[in-house]
Amino acid sequence: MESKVFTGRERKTSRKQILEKKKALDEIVKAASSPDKDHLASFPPFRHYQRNGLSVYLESGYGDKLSSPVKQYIQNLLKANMEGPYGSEWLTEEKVKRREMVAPEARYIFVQEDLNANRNQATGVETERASTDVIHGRGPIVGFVHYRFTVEEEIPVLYVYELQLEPHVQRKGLGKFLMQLIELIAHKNQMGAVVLTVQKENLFALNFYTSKLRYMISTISPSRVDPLIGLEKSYEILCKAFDHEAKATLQVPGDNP
Ligand SMILES: CC(=O)SCCNC(=O)CCNC(=O)[C@H](O)C(C)(C)COP(=O)(O)OP(=O)(O)OC[C@H]1O[C@@H](n2cnc3c(N)ncnc32)[C@H](O)[C@@H]1OP(=O)(O)O
Repeated sequence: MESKVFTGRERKTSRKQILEKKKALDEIVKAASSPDKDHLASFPPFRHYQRNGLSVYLESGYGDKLSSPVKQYIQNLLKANMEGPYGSEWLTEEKVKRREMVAPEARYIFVQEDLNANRNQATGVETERASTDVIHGRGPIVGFVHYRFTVEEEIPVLYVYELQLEPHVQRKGLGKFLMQLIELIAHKNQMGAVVLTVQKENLFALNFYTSKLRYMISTISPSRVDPLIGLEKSYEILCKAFDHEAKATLQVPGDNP
């Protein structure tokens, strides 16, 4: 095969192109992550979810502006929901999640119960509830999404770090509703895909993302990078790509529905 020899000028051009692409990607991520941006503001119909006996409000949050009760709430819910799927890895993971929780780039959507509509409903998790006045005076938080804008394989992506709901609000369509909103936020902010990590032990979540929401195991998931490494790892990286470049980069050809 003939190999191409680059001239000095061609090498310079290609380096310039790489730097320009990196700069453009950084700008897209920076614009999406701007602290002045309330992502929920673009989607008023998603402020309130009222279905299947559930009535909740959504509010935006920021990793570096969480109050102490909200931080404690997040840690308690993570432990209640995730200690099982993580098994022996939990102690290490809990520390990682505690750090991730407060990063300035961490964005949140909090789900707050509508107290009037949900009065007398039993709660599922024994958590120290974040007080009602923590976020604009509505009812207690019953779940949250933690997401960020970042770059994977030169594709700007919205990475869902956590989607966590208390047991009593699970399986009522809320998870699907939140992920629909996340996809809209990703799209509106010029992301090429939504990416997330799921523990293999977490069968309901795996099924929820792959069967219900049509997420695919990504090319960046250990099992796709190298099947042997994949066997050693306890998680898969899933994605849903929106445009051609993101599909070609992050999704395995032939896996596409
Ligand atoms: C990136 C990550 O965060 S991975 C970790 C994910 N989080 C967790 O595992 C924490 C614990 N679990 C949860 O918080 C939630 O259950 C989630 C986020 C996994 C899913 O959210 P939910 O609100 O429970 O799911 P939702 O009600 O939207 O259900 C979606 C589908 O599951 C199915 N489903 C609903 N109820 C049931 C049930 N009782 N049994 C089996 N499947 C059900 C439905 O078919 C539904 O699809 P449909 O709308 O087409 O009918």
